[in-house]
Amino acid sequence: MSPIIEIRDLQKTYAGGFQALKGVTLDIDAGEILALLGPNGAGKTTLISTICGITNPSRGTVAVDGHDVVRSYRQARQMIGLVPQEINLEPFTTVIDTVRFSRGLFGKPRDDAYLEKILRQLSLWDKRSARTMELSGGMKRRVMIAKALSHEPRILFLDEPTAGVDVELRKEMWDVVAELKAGGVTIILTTHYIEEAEAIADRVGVINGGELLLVEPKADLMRRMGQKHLQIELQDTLPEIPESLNAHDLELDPEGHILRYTYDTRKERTGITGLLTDIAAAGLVLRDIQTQESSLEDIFVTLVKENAA
Ligand SMILES: Nc1ncnc2c1ncn2[C@@H]1O[C@H](COP(=O)(O)OP(=O)(O)OP(=O)(O)O)[C@@H](O)[C@H]1O
Repeated sequence: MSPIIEIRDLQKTYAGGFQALKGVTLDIDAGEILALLGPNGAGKTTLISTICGITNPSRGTVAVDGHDVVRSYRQARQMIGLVPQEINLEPFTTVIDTVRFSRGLFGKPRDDAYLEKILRQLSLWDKRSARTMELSGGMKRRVMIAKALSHEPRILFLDEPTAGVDVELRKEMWDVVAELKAGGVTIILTTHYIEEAEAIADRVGVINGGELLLVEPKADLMRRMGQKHLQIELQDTLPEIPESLNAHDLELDPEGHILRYTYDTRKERTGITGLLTDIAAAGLVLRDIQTQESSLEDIFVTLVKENAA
């Protein structure tokens, strides 16, 4: 896949002197869902606003499908749909007029067949003649997405799409995002919720203090997350792992009295019982046993703490 967005050493210092972005470099591939995870004030909204050309960078560049977001603002912006954090809809305007108006703002000719397609995709077609004030919170959020898609962008930014919404609505949004991806849209979303990133992202970026601390495919993070370690402290030191224990995934520490066993918590069998039986059969005496696990949450907390130090 080729990158549709190329971000190079992006820095942003606000007028008051606060540096909200400290040199972010990132490629975003066409068709992927990237979740940007980070605590309050991390710089997520600043990053999105700068990519969308709403905020000017202090240093560095962003290119959207090859168009520089500052020098070729119109071409770059045309490719992007942005759903901001706050719902801002005209209460007395109907759903269909809301999206028609948004499309018009981008100078696109009227295309009711396209608008019907997106309203159907977002389960809003039946509500097209309702005034936005008559809609539920979930529907209003979907109208915000329809607005953002009205000019046929290839990239959609969702700034905290599920902040403060209940579990059911959150799942509904996740389904909407999955469907948009299936339709070929590249999606970048910001979130505070680790489980949201786990549920829908192809890649996860962790941002804190204006820096991108990590960007990794979610599958890799999940793999790390599903792994647990069993640390077995032995009474006596061992020169090497006994042959009778070769069937187990074991490591011996250099001092020879801690065996480390790695297993996958998502598998039906952890293999621990068999391991302990074999250890006893090998005549080894245990002093202590501990388990350690690394979750996305742990990785996140550690990274954020290290960054704050
Ligand atoms: N216009 C501005 N002028 C000065 N400082 C700003 C401005 N906008 C944002 N900031 C500061 O930049 C930092 C990053 O803000 P930003 O909104 O990008 O964070 P965020 O990760 O989106 O946070 P949240 O999750 O709370 O929305 C914050 O410390 C914020 O106070």
